[in-house]
Amino acid sequence: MSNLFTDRLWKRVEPIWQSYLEHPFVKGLGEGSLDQEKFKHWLKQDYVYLIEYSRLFALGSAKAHDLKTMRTFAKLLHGTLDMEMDLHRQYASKFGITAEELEVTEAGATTTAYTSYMLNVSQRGGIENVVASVLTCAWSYNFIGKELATWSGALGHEFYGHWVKMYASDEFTELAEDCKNLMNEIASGKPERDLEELEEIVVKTSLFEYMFWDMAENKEEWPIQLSADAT
Ligand SMILES: Cc1ncc(CN)c(N)n1
Repeated sequence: MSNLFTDRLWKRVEPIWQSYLEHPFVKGLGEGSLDQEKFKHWLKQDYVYLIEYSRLFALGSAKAHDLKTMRTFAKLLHGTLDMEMDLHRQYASKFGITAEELEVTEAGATTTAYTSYMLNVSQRGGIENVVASVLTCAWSYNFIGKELATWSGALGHEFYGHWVKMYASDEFTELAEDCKNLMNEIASGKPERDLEELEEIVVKTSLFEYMFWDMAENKEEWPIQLSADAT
């Protein structure tokens, strides 16, 4: 029997992650039927989500105890800013949105809650909290990408195929594996009480992921819109 911490985590989060595949937004991506306005909403919110998420890698590097771990966080930071977010910039250009416009998107309620949660637990804990916070993001999108890649027509879809290809790619899989390996290394030898706390972070971020899909599906906005001169 494997005693990898990520196998234990998988047992806990699998039902939540399976529900992503039933979510109308994710199903629409895989079936190619997703409303492009909903996708545009996801794209803009995800861009600012990824900017905050990238800060976690910088924080992980600052909290690391050795150069090998610092390098892994630097690789994850580069992979997010320059590989994953390139996908967003390419899609944005199809919508006539520039990278500068993407960058100044106002984070919505779910984006703010999710990134604030990760930054908060990471700042108040050690490197293990940073790794537990970033894990779901990389691993669950890789899980979704690989699953959707098996759906008929998903990889070849003229608009969403690029999304599926990127999240199922060897490059993105390597980033997800880096996060899983870090988690297993850090969890090894930790007492049960600490492992339960890390598990809790992974479950919470998995629930936030579901909320993020909902946010995009519903094109969530703040409940009251303030005009620039009213603030
Ligand atoms: C909300 C969210 N979660 C995960 C990922 C994959 N890095 C993402 N782009 N956005």
